[in-house]
Amino acid sequence: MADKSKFIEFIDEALEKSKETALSRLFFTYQGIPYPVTMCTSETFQALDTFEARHDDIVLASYPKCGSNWILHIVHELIFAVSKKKYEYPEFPVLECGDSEKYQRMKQFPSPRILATHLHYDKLPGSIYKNKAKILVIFRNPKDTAVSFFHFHKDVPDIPSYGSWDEFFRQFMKGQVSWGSYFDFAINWSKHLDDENVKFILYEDLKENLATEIKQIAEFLGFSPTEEQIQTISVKSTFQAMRAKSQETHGAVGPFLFRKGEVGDWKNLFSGTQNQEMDEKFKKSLAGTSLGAKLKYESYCQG
Ligand SMILES: Nc1ncnc2c1ncn2[C@@H]1O[C@H](COP(=O)(O)OS(=O)(=O)O)[C@@H](OP(=O)(O)O)[C@H]1O
Repeated sequence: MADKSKFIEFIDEALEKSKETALSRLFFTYQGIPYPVTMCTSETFQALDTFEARHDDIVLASYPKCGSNWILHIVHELIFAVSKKKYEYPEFPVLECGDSEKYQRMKQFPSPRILATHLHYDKLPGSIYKNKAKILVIFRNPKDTAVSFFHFHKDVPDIPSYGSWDEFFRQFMKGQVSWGSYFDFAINWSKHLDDENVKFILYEDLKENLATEIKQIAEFLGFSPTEEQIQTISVKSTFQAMRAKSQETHGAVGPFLFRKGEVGDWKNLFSGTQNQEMDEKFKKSLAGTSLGAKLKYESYCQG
């Protein structure tokens, strides 16, 4: 990847802060949603309201652990393939993370700017919709998402762990984890998946057919890579390829972030009761919605 020093610098700083932060003090609440004090501040959220999006910004929206670093890498590779310019990371790419001055600095960045975010639809600055930036919304089945999230806390030495999987599961179901509830995030976005500048992407589809999905992402963004370029990007975007480079791209946290990259890992942790609880939650909140169908819950979360 491009010079990611800012990227790694930000992650390392957050890890340093995490060392001194107990789980009970990890979160602060802003407009009803918990965020980690190690990555977000209320000053930055206030400043975010003034952020002016551009028509050619590329927004990558996802709940944590649904594959945002994967899409970030793919979009970066597509930009490189079509423009021969390496995408630079002058700021940590998650829009809501960092100091409150970052939006001023971002005014100077060349287009296209890539803006990753875990914010719910209604928490993003209105200029993203007003100026019709292109938005890729990435989803992953909620059971694997929860398992990935649990492991991230458990495995990264400097991030506070939950006492047990059962404890994490309880908090996840209540939405008392970083960036709040998966289900609220999904319900919020579900009404906007057919909006003009929005493209829905499913983690499990990427796993199943990476080259086809990359091609569709390129089309949506208005890029025209060759077949050969698509194949090259596919090879560079497999889990194995990205994990092998993860220390270089993401620093010390890399190998923990690129942990397993599989579909169905939830079967190793979910108890029968937890399965039932999540199946019921899914049924109540998303079954019957178009997003509910798009997530292919029966294929990936049952049986
Ligand atoms: N190329 C590729 N193929 C398959 N899976 C991949 C890939 N890249 C990232 N991942 C998996 O995505 C999970 C991390 O998600 P995010 O990048 O969204 O994490 S974060 O919220 O930004 O911290 C995390 O999932 P788990 O392995 O299940 O923990 C990563 O391994």
